Amino acid sequence: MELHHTLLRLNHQDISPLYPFLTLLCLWFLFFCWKSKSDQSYSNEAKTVPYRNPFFKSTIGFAFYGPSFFLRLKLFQRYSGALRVRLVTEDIYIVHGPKYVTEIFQNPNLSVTKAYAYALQYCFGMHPKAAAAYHNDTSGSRTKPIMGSYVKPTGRIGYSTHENLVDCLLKSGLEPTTTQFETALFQYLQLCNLNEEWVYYDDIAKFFENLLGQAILKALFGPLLLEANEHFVEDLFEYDKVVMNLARRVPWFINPKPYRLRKKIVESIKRWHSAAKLVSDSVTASASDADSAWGSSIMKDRHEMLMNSEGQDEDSVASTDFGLIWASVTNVVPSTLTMAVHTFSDPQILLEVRKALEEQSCHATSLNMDYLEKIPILLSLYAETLRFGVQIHIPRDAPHHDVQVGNTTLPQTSIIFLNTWLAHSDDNIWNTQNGRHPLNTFWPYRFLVYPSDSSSGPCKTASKETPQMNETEAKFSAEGLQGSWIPYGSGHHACPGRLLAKRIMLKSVATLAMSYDIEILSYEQPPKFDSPRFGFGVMKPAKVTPFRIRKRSVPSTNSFR
Ligand code: HEM
Repeated sequence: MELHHTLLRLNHQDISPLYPFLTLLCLWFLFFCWKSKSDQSYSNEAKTVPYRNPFFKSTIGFAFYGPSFFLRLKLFQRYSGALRVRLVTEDIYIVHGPKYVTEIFQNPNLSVTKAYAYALQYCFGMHPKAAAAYHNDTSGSRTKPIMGSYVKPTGRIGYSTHENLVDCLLKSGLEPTTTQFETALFQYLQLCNLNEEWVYYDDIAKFFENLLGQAILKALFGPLLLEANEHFVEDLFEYDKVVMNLARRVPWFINPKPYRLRKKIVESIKRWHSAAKLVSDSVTASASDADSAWGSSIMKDRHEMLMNSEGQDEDSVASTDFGLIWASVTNVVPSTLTMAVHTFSDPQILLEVRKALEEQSCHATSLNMDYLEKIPILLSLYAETLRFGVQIHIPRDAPHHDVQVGNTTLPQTSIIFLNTWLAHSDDNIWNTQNGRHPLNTFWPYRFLVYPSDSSSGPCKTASKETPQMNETEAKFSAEGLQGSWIPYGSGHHACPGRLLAKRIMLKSVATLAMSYDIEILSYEQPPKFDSPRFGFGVMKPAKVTPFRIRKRSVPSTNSFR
């Protein structure tokens, strides 16, 4: 009995210092149980993606392991609708399924300005004071402000920049930019000094980045940007490799490289602005010289408009242009590369493309889009390239209204993401011909409908048109893919560069196929592709891929240059 009391006393003394800790642990446990319960409380709240770590929640998976996190999401009750993903800083909602994705794209109460504010600040180095102009603009980018917003007309920076981009890239700027791109592409190809002897290169990605990167930047922003900054293209693609660290907000003292590159590029853009201003302000400069110093009159207007916008200055306008420059190059270049690699690594496809190009272009003097758009295999390669490779989180925010997604309600101020990979790999929608062409592989014929083959076409459920008599040839089709093929987003905020991107991809691959031979010198044909920037861009070859190139020895009579 004595011994028992001694033991009790001893135990009591031993653990007494732990009391406060144990009490805290119990309280924390009770709070956690209550929180988890409240996460799933009402039936019209979106389900929460389960997580184990109560502090980080889903942050690590979402931000650092995108491909596996989204694969898990896809398997999570094979959902269609909205899921809540809890992050350290905020909750976000991922909306999936063609019906709901289409509804989000068409919802006039949603905006993208908040997402751009984050991107401008964290990725493109805009000072928080200037980024506040974007954060505060809750009026959306349509002519009519979102109902419930009371932003002064001068504060509508989202609307002004959107209108300018539409003019520059989709309306009056499209034709001249396309012509400038074509001219620059041929100039840079000439500079490669290619002839009928094979020339060997170490890295096909670098070759495309230099060739197309320069051609696109010159076409859009004029020659001064590159002239004032010798290594601009190299820096831009180097930055692109590390941009995810900025988006993840990894502090500079842990990883200084992205911050260093960001600063360098902003300085380069400011140098271009100064050089362009010098030309514009010069009394002897003609109007066309002034325009070409900026790339075009619309780019020049853009600069003036941004400089006169609330809270903006030379630094912040350089960051805004950095965003546009990055968007204009870093998706379309690797996409063109993906399309070219899949064309050149399959002899049958290359033969079909060349034959079709020769047939279509027999009366053409240049790469006319009307001709290229009539070539089903080229269009199918283009569409499959974007289905296969584009892995972007398309953002929306709901500044003034709740958003209904099926029977769930996303509360006002929610941040919503639509993920292109989820849409492009939905096996309820896409045709895989009973698994023979899985969605993680590139199938060049996926978008072709053959009248004699009822199992052809991109979509499982699309009603196949009854073939016309004597109709034997394949047709390109994207029927039934609304909300499922979304590489450029859709609706009012859809990528304003989409028409230019299509022209760049079709014209570049057609030019190479007509006038050059390319051999990919990798063990795997085609090489493997990887997702280094899941959520932020497109797939790239997983490894450095050597190749060789030469002018075609018997140039076709229709070879373009
Ligand atoms: C394969 C190439 C490309 C892909 C996959 C792509 C994809 C996208 C996507 C998904 C968005 C968001 C759309 C939305 O919110 O609904 C976007 C926005 C944007 N893209 Fe592209 N893009 C490409 C090429 C280009 C090019 C060539 C340019 C410029 C010349 C460009 C300029 C932009 C700009 C400026 C925005 C933001 C638009 C805004 O402020 O509202 N993109 N792009």
